[in-house]
Amino acid sequence: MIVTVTLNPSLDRAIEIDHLARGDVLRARSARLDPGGKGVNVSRALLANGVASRAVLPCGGDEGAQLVRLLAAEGVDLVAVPIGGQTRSNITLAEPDGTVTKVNEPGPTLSAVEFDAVTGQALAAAGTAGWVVVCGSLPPGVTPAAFGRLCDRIVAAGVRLAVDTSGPALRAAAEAGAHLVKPNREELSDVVGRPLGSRSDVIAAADQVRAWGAGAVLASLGADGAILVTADTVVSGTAAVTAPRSTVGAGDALLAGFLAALTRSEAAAAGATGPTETANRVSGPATTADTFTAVDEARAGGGRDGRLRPDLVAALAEGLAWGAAAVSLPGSRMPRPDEMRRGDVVIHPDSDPVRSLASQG
Ligand SMILES: O=P(O)(O)OC[C@@]1(O)O[C@H](CO)[C@@H](O)[C@@H]1O
Repeated sequence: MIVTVTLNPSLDRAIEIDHLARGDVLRARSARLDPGGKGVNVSRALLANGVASRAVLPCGGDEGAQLVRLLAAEGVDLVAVPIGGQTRSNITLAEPDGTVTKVNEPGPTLSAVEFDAVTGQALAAAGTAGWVVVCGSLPPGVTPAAFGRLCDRIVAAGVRLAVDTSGPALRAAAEAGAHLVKPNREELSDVVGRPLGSRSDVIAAADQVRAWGAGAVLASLGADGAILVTADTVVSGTAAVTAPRSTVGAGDALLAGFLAALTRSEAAAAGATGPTETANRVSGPATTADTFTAVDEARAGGGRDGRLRPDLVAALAEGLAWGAAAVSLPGSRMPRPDEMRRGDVVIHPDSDPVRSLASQG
């Protein structure tokens, strides 16, 4: 079971237009409404691929009720915490060449009582989880310090924590000892305070975030794929997308695919010894135990070579396949198994650190 927590979920309205012209009346080619928010998308992607997941999220107002209806219709296992404010709506404008313009509302203010209620539900759900995945922006009312305390409590509960957020909240998650953080290039650049023009820049930034306390960094790099940096491993890969439609949710699909594959390989390694959840329990933050199991063999080899960790290579490849499939789909629709093109994934176990990044963000 993978539990997701989305503090600022959304209704995602995706509108396909011919060309974004400021100040004009634009006629849409099509429109769709998806349940949204990064953790929500991770749960949706896992569900679409037969991986057990439970989504914890605050919901309020008519939009919140609609979000719950949409998620229930998809069959998402949901813990909706009622709040006084109104769940936000986010808008995506997608052009035929794959260019996406996104407008995200700030979201409703979460009171301290409401934040405590979400925290309580997250910790209750964490009791049966292999991972808790906390994703997305902080809603008004939740400070990075409060977010850090949520992360502390999840780590202290002995469950592995993955976080996809940005700015001071990302740093707080790392300092809490999150086992995995998944920034995109812009978020990683922002949190370390310098531009990232090459793979070595990304790896150095990831190591800085690891030095703050995170166990591993999975940096998503858009068209440049992704790089996974752990204590023992640096491995990167790409997945070609021939007809991009919407990048919205691609990072969420990447994270979901990565965790799904890791969970699967751990379950296989555990064999008949017991449920994955039991095998996944950890005794402390990422600073005291490496993020993932079975690192000793890699350590003995010295250096940081992705080939030494076939489980992580496989997880990165799976994440890249899910992320690329999401880019080929409209709006924030999450890919199904028949939509993955695993043959398009290329893994570079010996990451070429000085190679420049081709894409801008
Ligand atoms: O405003 P945040 O929380 O950073 O991001 C929210 C969001 O853009 O992220 C998802 C895609 O990753 C969308 O479903 C959603 O609209």
